[in-house]
Amino acid sequence: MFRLKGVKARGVLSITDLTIPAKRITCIVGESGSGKTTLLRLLNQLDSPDEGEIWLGQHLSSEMDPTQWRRGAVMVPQATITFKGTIRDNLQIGLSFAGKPEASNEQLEEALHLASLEKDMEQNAEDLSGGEKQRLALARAIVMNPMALLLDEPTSALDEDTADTVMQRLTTFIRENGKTLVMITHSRYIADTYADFVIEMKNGVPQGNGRDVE
Ligand SMILES: Nc1ncnc2c1ncn2[C@@H]1O[C@H](COP(=O)(O)OP(=O)(O)OP(=O)(O)O)[C@@H](O)[C@H]1O
Repeated sequence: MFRLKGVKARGVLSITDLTIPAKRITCIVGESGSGKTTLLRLLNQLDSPDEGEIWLGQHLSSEMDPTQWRRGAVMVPQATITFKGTIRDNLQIGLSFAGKPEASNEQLEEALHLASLEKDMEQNAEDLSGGEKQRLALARAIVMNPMALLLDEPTSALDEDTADTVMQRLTTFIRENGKTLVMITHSRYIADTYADFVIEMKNGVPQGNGRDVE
């Protein structure tokens, strides 16, 4: 899905050759400041590498329009954004920004279910709690229906049980629909339970170029 070769970025990241597999669940782990978010931002073309090349499938990042790239790989940052309006407005706005047609009620309900946010869609989104807003941002990304989801600590604001429900539903959806998930997590439990491939970052370097989980 993604390949990074000879990549250096921001004086922190140094990646010789890393392949992030398609249609699998990849967890990026490692201590604070080890370069996890920097790596995820490169995968979303939010940053460009100072050196080296990044591919999304057959496409080279330096040769592909970032907007087009981001239709294939949608990122949910750690500090999520909530827009003015209802939950429904917040779910549709990503599609609207991308110039795509609105999603059906059924699609919105499925996205809310996957994110474990069973709320009235007409409710004002700004009244949601921090953890609910985090799940709303995840549901908005699901509604976009990209090939790959890039999630920066998607369960950081959730209690353990809710985090587990979200991960169970999300990973089932990813596997059943042949999608790719790349997510940063500080939870060893989540990485051990859900990942097919783990990238452990240390001082900006992916240890052993990632490893398959048995
Ligand atoms: N825009 C930037 N310019 C320069 N240095 C940056 C920039 N953004 C991040 N860094 C530095 O790069 C290093 C890696 O940051 P990054 O956010 O990728 O770490 P992380 O592993 O995601 O950390 P955390 O788990 O705390 O979120 C840090 O030392 C950080 O200070």
